[in-house]
Order: sequence, then structure tokens, then C-alpha cells
Amino acid sequence: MKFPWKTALLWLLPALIIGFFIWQGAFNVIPSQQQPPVNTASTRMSYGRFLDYLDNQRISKVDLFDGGRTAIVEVSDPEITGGRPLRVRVDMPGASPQFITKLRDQHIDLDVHPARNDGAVWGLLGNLIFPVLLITGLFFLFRRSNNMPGGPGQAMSFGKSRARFQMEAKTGVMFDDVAGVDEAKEELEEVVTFLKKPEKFTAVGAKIPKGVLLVGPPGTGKTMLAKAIAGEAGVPFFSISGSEFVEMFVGVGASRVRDLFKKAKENAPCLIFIDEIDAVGRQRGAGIGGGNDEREQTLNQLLTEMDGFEGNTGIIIIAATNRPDVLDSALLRPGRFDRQVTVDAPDIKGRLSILNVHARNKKLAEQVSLEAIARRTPGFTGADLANLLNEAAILTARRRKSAITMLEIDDAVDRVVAGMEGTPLVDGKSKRLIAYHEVGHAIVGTLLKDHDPVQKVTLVPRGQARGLTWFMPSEDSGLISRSQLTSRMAGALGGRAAEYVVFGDSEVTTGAGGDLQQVTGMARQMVTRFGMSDLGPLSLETQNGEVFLGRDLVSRSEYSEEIAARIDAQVRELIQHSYELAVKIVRENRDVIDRLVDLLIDKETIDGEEFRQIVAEYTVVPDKERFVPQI
Ligand SMILES: Nc1ncnc2c1ncn2[C@@H]1O[C@H](COP(=O)(O)OP(=O)(O)OP(=O)(O)O)[C@@H](O)[C@H]1O
Ligand SMILES: [Zn+2]
Repeated sequence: MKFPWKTALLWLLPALIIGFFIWQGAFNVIPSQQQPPVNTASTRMSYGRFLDYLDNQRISKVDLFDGGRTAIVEVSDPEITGGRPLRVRVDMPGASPQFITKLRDQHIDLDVHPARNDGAVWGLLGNLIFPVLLITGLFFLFRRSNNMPGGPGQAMSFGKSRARFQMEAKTGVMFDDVAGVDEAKEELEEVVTFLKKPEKFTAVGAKIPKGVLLVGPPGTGKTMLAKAIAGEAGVPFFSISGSEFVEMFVGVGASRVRDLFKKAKENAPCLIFIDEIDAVGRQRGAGIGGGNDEREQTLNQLLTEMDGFEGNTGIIIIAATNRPDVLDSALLRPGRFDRQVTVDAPDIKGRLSILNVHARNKKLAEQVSLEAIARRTPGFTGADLANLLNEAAILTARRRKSAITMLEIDDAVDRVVAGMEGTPLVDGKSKRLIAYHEVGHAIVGTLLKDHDPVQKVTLVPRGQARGLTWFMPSEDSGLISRSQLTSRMAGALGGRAAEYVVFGDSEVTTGAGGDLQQVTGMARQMVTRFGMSDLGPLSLETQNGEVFLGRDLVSRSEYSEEIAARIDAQVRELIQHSYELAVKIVRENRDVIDRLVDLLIDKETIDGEEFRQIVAEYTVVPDKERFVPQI
């Protein structure tokens, strides 16, 4: 193994420069203290005024910096500062020995901070320590990467100088590997043609678009889709993450963008993929305290590069984000990322086809039904489903079985959703209380119209939960009605309702904390996002809790107080209504609840079928006349 001398020398130079700045005290890395800390005392006072105050004994403390050229002083003047001393910065002509004696005579609390020369020692040390640390770090990095597997055809990383992006000559991913996102694929089909047969478009004078923005939550396959486009078109794939652009040193991000486009042009036709573009592409000048110069420079460079090549040079840029709302509008202008393709979390059909893709290389027992898994996993993304099947395979191996059965899959779902299994509590009051809590959820859910059916109730703890009630999502069209939401809220409050009815107001527990949080979130969204309250059909907030004010997004605290109070009142009313419904159902079904609790304590788990049977035996409410949430 050879030591990378050339690279080390390349790093040595910046290290020396950093050391120099430390010596100059530009960074407060080493507490040399010849300069006042940057953020103290932004209020200034003239030297003359300072002398005045000094004569009037209104100065209580003086800190001298930089050989007396700067002072931070504490003014205590009850009239001005209201009792609390105020820290003020004074630019001084220097501090003579007589002046210092004068301060001492007045019994002023005086601190003289070391002059610049004392810092030199630290600066010199910094100059030595930094390069040594850097070179050692580099040495180990080099050793590690030397041992890493990888050969020709593997992703290449240009990590040498400034350009840190990956290039894959062949991604090996095809559209068939990405499932459940048919609409997105259809739209992207055309991009493949742009790359493969640009003549087709240029011949009729069509301008080929340069950029496509993939919008969707993490793990839905955006990266895979981009790779698949490159794979289908048979072109190289360049990728970089937005967060990698944003670096410590000014100018590095911008030059990375330049390098990336230079390399891409040399390899055209090709595809550039920018993941997490929001990291670099946020609205300019929107950050706290103005903006981030480095990020804006990078963004400007990106815009310049995109403008700088014609649509038919054979480079297509695909960017991914889950926050299109925060992007700088310049990025979305025609000629840049003017096409948006949504990649959402898959519906039940999508989940099934994703499961099919990932089941290809797994050994599944005959009776495993991928449909049933798809049904049990609403909200799962492609990445979650891949992870799920992998967990199931691991469990299977651990149990020394030869194929994955439904048992492993169910356990894996529970685990992915709720965490690791724990040991059940010993019989006693808390176990009884938890049993009532869970049966409360389940009974309210079962007796409410529009509520998903119970899948199982268990006292086996998992993750943070001490007991769990699982509901089987019936269908997911992605649309949820107001009545369904109200039912869900009542079901979620069923646990607390049972604690309250059975054990009394003073015995309710913290166990309902998670339920309450969930319910409050639902109610708030009903009011602020879905227009399901007396406030009317208004969108008042985004999913992330930001608030629309005119065209701008502001943080929640910028609401008018009146609107905030009205939102709170509506949220409260929705929750109260659901809670009363839950309490009513628990009260009117005490008999069957008691019976179910005994059974649950005995068996630890009751599955949905059995649960419904017992409920049907005991309740007089015929199926059709289940409780209907009155809104
Ligand atoms: N639609 C899908 N079909 C098949 N597999 C998928 C799909 N979506 C995700 N996966 C699996 O999840 C993994 C992660 O997906 P990918 O990195 O493409 O998601 P992403 O949307 O780019 O997420 P992020 O925004 O976090 O980068 C993939 O390697 C694949 O195994
Ligand atoms: Zn609960």
C-alpha cells in the first residue's frame, strides 16, 4: 500500500490556510480571547460617552480586548437599563497605563484579555495540529477504501478533489424493477426516448426538456426510477445529493456543480440525478438571518449550468424532493425543472406489485398470500416493503425453517410497525387496566360504523406499547371521509374511555398519551387542512404545520391570535365529541367488555374473528344499527 502523498499535499495547503486564520483569531476554535466573542454586545457607545458615564459612575465592569482597542462595558443606569446591567461595545483609542490605573482607582471590575501575541502560540499549535490530524485522517480513509470491495463496473466516486459525485456507467436497473408507480413510469417513458432518440424530437422542432422533478416521500423509489431511466436508455448515471453540495467552505458547492456538469457533458448522452434538491434549492434569502450565501451560490451555479446547455445536448437532469413547496421558484421555471412527476406511497395494488418484485429472490411457503400482506400494510413505501420481506426472511432463518410462512410475515409487520416484542406483564392491577384499555379500543372500533375491523387484540408488549389493538385496514382509496375520521378518533379514544368508565377519573393513566397525540393530530388536520369544521373549507396549514399567509409560508406563531383560538376551539370540540361517543359505547357494553377482558388476560391475544363473535353474542345492537358518529 502506498501513502497518497499527492493528495496529502493537496490537503496540506488548505490546512495551513486554516491554521493561519486561527492564528489571526478569525475562528474561535481555540480560545485565544484577544477579540471579544463575536455575538456579545452589538450595541455600541462612543468613547466620549463612555468617559462621561465613567465619570458619573455608571460603569460597573470593563473588559478590555485587543490591547485596549475594544472594550465591552457594563452600564448600570436604572433609568436606561431598568436595573439590569447592559453590555455595550466601545471602540477605544487604546488603553494607557494611566487609564487602567484610573479604572482600578474607581474600583471598577476590570478584566484585561491577553493581547494578540499570546494567541500566536495557539495559532502555531493550530498550524501544526490541523495538518497532522488531516493527514492521519486521510491515511485511515485511504486504508479503508483500499480494503473495500469493488472493481470495474462498480460505482465510481470522484472524491479526489472537489467533485464528490457518483458515476455509474450502467445502472442495471430497469423499469420492471420499479413497481407500483405506473403513472410515474408512463410519464418517464418519454424521457427515455429523449435520451435514446433525440432526433425524433428535434426533427419536428420540439425542444427537449432538460429537467424533471420527482416529488414524493422518502423510500418510494425515486432514486430507483432515475436509475431505471438511465438503465432503459443505456446511458451513464451521474448522481449527487443536495446535502453534499452544501459544504463548509464557500465556493466548494458551486465548483462541484461545475465539475459535475463538465463531466456529464463529456459523457453525453447521460442522466444527472440530484437527490434531496431541497437542501440546495430552497427559496433564496429565506433562511433565518437572511440566507445562506454558500447554498445560494451553489443554487445560482446550478441555474447557470442548466441555462448554459441546449435541451438537445443529450443531458437530462432528474431531481428528487419531498418538499417541492420550499423550492426556489427559479428552479421551476421553463427550461429548468419544468416537469413534475409525483411518486406517491403505493396503494394496495402498487404494494402488491412491489411485493411481487421483492419476493422474486425469496423462498416463500405455498400458503403465503402477498395480497393479504398488501392489505395489511397501508402507508408502507417500497422501501418499507423491501425491508419487511427481508425481516421476514431473517426471522425464518432464525427459526430454522426452509421457507417464509405467513407467521414470519405477520411478525415482521408487527415489528416494522410497532417494534420488538417484550415479555407480558404478570397478572395484577396494571395488567387489568391495560386489558381494559385495549378492549376499549377494540370494542369501540367494532361497534362503530365506518371503522376498520379489529385484527387482533394483544397484551404482548411491543416497542413502547404495553398492549396493542390492531385494526385491519379495509380498503384504501386514499380518501377518508369525515365520518371515518370521527370513528377513528373515537376508536383511538376508546382506551382512555374504558380506563375512565371502569376505574374512575382519578385512576386514568399515562398509557393513553400516544392515543391522545394521534387524535389531536387528526382533529387539527381536519380543521386546518381538510376543511371539516365550522371554520369552513379552508386550507390553513401545510402537512408540516406551516401556515399559509397570503402566498407565503410562515411558521405557526405568525397566525393571528383570533384564528389560532378558533382553531383550538374547533379541535377541542371534535375531540370532545369523539370522546363522548367512546364513553357511551363503553358504558352501554360493560358486560361484554368484562368478559373480553377476562379472556384477554387468560389468553394474552384474541384474534379479530373470535372478538367479533363474542361481541355479536352479547350485544343487542344489530349489525346495521351500529353506532353512527353524529358530527
Ligand atoms: N416502487 C418500488 N418498487 C420496488 N422497490 C422499491 C420501490 N420503491 C422503493 N423500493 C425499494 O426501496 C429501496 C429504496 O428506494 P429509493 O432509494 O429508490 O427511494 P427514494 O424514493 O429515492 O428514497 P429517498 O428519497 O429516501 O432517497 C430501493 O432500493 C428498493 O429496494
Ligand atoms: Zn391506546
